[in-house]
Amino acid sequence: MYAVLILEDGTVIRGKGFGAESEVLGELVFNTSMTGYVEVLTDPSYKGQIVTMTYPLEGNYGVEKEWYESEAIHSEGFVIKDLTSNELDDFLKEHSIPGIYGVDTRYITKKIRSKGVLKSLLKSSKHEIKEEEIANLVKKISEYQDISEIELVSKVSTTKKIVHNPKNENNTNNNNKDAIKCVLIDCGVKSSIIDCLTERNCEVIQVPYNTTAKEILDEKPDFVLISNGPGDPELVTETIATIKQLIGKLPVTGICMGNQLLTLALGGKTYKLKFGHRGGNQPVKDLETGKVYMTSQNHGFATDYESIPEGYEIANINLNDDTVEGIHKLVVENENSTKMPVWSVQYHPEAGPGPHDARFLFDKMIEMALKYKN
Ligand SMILES: NC(=O)CC[C@H](N)C(=O)O
Repeated sequence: MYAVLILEDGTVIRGKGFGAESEVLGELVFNTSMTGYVEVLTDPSYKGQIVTMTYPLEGNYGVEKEWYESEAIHSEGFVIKDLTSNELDDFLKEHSIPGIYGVDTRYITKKIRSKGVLKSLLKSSKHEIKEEEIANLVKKISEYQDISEIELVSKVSTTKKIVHNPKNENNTNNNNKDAIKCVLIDCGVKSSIIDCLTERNCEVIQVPYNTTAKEILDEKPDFVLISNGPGDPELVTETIATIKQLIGKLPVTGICMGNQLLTLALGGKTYKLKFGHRGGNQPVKDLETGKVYMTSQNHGFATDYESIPEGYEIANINLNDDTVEGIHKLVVENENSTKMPVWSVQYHPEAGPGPHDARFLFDKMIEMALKYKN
């Protein structure tokens, strides 16, 4: 199959097509993970984006359902150097996603690093894509909206409540009877986040992104976790309004988009990074302990350092560029003078894919919920 990748700046890159025969638009981003193409493709946070991998061989170890981070591929298209298995080709076909291979992904990555993320078009076709057609495709890119103008969370969040029962095998410090209950606000959650909680004997009530604070409190959870999700956090106004009402009433935590939504709910600001952090080797420093973790990341927006609300602290920073990787306030007083913590991280403690260095954060969440239970 033929394929072409066209960038916003007019660069035309021809290669071979795989996956579905299709034409897609999206924000072109790069991911530096050496493994994990299945997890990356099925991570709902990649909705609206075409992903290129810096690692040159993709498909080496096939495709297994147990690695899926959700039911579907959410990335709009896939750009790789070498395609090394039919399974990856079939996987993209099955989900109607186009791919291009045989292209210089190092060149593409350097371009994104110098120019920032770029709107792009990926077209795969059984027929040769003629020179005359290119101008028309470039025009489609210029007419396509910026990711900050596209509301994506409603497209990937659950539309109904889902209950995930705790699993007992790794039961640590409480029994099934009084398992910790978490309401998970689903902005496009990865399944490994749910697994990290249920494996720790936590009951997870997954609710749509636009669930009201009252509906959440009626579930009588021990804590709330706001999930990861695609696009610009400023567009997720309903969730921001809900979070504002939850702070101080129970412990509130967040991961990635959850960190950004918490920042906005607290009156802070977020901004778009030039080319984002996507990969499995992002060094993060915990400012409380001085420890450094290798983390898994996938984000294009970040908390503005200067805008951290009064009383809140930066909990983590990224050692590559000093950006904020987490905020916290360990006690927030509510009207009954009960003190409830708020904390969130910009990185992905669940990994999926990536190093498990920060998985202990889920233990910390459960410990915190136990401490504040009742
Ligand atoms: N993984 C996420 O939750 C990503 C959050 C947000 N969409 C960003 O790109 O920054």
